[in-house]
Amino acid sequence: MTLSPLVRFWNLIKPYKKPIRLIYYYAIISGVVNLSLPLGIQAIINYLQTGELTTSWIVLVAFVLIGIAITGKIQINQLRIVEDIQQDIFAKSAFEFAYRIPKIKQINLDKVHAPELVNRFFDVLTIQKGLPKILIDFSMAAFQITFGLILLTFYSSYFIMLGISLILIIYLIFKITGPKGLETSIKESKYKYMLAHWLEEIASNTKTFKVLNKGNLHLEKTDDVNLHYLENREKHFKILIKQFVLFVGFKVWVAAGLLVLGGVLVFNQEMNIGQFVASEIIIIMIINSVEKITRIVETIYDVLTALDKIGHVTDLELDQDNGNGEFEQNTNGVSIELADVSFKYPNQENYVFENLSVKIKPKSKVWLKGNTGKGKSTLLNIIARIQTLDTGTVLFNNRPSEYYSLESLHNQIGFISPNTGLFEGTIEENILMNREVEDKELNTVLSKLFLTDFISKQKDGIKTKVDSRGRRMPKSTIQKIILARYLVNNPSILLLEDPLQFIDETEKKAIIDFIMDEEKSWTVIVIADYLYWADKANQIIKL
Ligand SMILES: Nc1ncnc2c1ncn2[C@@H]1O[C@H](COP(=O)(O)OP(=O)(O)OP(=O)(O)O)[C@@H](O)[C@H]1O
Repeated sequence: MTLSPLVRFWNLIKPYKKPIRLIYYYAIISGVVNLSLPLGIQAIINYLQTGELTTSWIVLVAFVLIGIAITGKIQINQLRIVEDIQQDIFAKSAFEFAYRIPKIKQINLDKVHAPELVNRFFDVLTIQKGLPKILIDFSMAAFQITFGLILLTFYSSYFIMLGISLILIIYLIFKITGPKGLETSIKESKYKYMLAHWLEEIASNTKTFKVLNKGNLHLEKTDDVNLHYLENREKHFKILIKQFVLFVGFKVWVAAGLLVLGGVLVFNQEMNIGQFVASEIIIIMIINSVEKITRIVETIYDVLTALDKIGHVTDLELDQDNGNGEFEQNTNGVSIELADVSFKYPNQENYVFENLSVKIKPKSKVWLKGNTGKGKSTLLNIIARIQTLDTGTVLFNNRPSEYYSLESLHNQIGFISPNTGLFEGTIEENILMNREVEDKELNTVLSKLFLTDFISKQKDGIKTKVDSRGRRMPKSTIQKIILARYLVNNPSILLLEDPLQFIDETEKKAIIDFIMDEEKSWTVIVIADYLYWADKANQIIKL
């Protein structure tokens, strides 16, 4: 279920009810204190008209100045509170993204380019920037209008009518143009993300576009998305302008109404000059506040749109994990059984496999083969519980996979697909992934994978930094480091797809000997064209 942006905004600020209440209290105080300016000036004029410089006059001036200082102090307090909320939202969002992204259901991740999802994180900054305007400026302006109108009614009951019409018109402008404004803002933002995504596509294929740039495909596609963006931006801008025009027209009307009314009241001697000046100051304050609200409207659209965009990530369903069973390391090995397994990708008509049943004994070393598209990779994903099954069961040691907690199961599975890569960090981080591994264990694995030499030659040894995806590293070394990641904790199951294709023959054979050693307790299922894997396997499964 997708939530409306307004509900999302409510959910965002719900945890900050207390501090926000404080901001409103401050806005109320500020709204009241702000009125000391017109009231003080009214009294000052009245004193000046008497032509005397009295201590009361000095007190009044002081009163007005103190009022200004107090509102300043209140604004500082409000800024502090909103700053704390902003910092909190940023940190929480960072963790929300980091926690959720690896847990998003694979079926949802298949539909998108995961790194592109992260672009939405930048909308946290839009929310951050928008909050002070919405929480402080908007509330201050709203209270200012309310108190100003209340005060005006003391000068004349005619002002009441003007006040009511003012609030009614603001409400109507929002009611009529608001939903359209939000809709166009969301559409505009959709193309903004598309554009960023396309630029990222160019960036991740620089060599292709560098060499094959004659057709200018990169520019044409940019132009195409850009056009859509600009079209929708224009539509959104038109709504903003429409709102602005409505506000300006309404401002002129209110100003004229109030000024004329004020003038008439003075002529009819229902108001003195001091009251007239004071009411005009209040009117100017109200008009300024209305203007402020007009300008904040764009920020409101931006923040609501940002929440909608972030919702695209936070709404994605996460992996289910209802199992409590602990999948323990087992030196006797783990048996794997597929019982009547059927699986179909949601957007495909045909089943990848139907009623597939396979038994694999503990410690088996399996070579998985089959023509392209037969579902070899899919099967590994299903066994690793990365994809969820439609029907049938995967059993480990005769217990359904779901019996085990996902964390304990994954901790015992070494899973390598052609997409497995290195991330920016040290070699050590890439291998250990924060797990406790004894040095002896680590060194054995590094030596079995012919990594010891490479690491010792690096200036910072195992602490040497690796680029994202191991950009500047030999492909064979990348594969070795990835393999080390999944071997150091001696897992019970190894599910491997093309783990060694870049490694040279001698080393490759030695590593295969190590992985496929029948004495090793792990159960291995491997997909690879290199036939030495098949020679070493004790079971072959053909799809
Ligand atoms: N995420 C996905 N969404 C939809 N269909 C998919 C997805 N992944 C794979 N498929 C389709 O499912 C079928 C099985 O794909 P899979 O990659 O498992 O086969 P494979 O035997 O490993 O193929 P290859 O040897 O070419 O890698 C193919 O028809 C493929 O197009």
